[in-house]
Amino acid sequence: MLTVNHLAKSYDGEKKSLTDVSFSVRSGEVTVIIGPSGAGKTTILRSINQLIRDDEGEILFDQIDMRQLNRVQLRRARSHIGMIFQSYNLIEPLTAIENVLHGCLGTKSNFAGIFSIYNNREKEEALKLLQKVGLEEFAYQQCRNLSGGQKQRVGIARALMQHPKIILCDEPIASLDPKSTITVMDILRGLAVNDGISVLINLHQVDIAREYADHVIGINNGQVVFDDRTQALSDAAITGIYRKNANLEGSLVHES
Ligand SMILES: Nc1ncnc2c1ncn2[C@@H]1O[C@H](COP(=O)(O)OP(=O)(O)OP(=O)(O)O)[C@@H](O)[C@H]1O
Repeated sequence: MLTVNHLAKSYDGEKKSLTDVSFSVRSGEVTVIIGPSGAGKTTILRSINQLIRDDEGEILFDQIDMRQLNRVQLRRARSHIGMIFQSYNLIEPLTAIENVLHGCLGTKSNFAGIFSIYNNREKEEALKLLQKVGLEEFAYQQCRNLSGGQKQRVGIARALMQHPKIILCDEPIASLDPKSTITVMDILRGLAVNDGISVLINLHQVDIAREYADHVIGINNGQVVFDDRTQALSDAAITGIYRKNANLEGSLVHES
């Protein structure tokens, strides 16, 4: 459902942040990207929905190359791609349900969007999604009064409001305590297993990747150095992914 081919990116025109990155994400699976700080994980994720424009390569989302789309086509394609951020990216003074409703802005006219005009069906759906993530009783609370874990669950409900085919999660648990981490990861895994949504997650926590991923991509220094099912993520493979200049010393890429 998502295939990245030969993706390359340089922010300054000199140093390459990504060099020839290729991998695929399967439908209804949790795919986790791990790798050292600065390896290029966020750059990959933000390239997929073209929040940053990459220099070379192909990003095939349902067979359509995201890099070739015009502004209108890109907006339409993005409406099927949910995004979850480490810092939640909620509008803190608004209520949980108002934030969730913002998930369907991509499908609205500019007028309806600017004036936040939502119909009853959308409001009912937003409430159902808050129920799905266990937050119905917080629907009318301002997000600034919610805990980090609760905020992230609002972020997930907002992404679901888009009816996404894939959800991209950039370090979704980096700011959370262990209990909230489990809650959020269980929800994300449930979306893949029960709802058939593909979930692509950047993570620093290898133990969580091992527990929740179906497939793992290891990135080091802008290159894919591991690409295999989670069962193949041995201690040696992890050491390889995190070693300095792994890609210069020999790749550990396993194509399954
Ligand atoms: N806006 C930017 N301008 C210039 N260089 C950037 C920019 N964003 C990222 N980089 C560089 O690109 C490389 C990859 O960064 P990226 O944030 O994608 O890595 P990461 O694996 O997500 O790191 P972390 O795990 O610390 O979030 C790094 O060398 C980083 O310094």
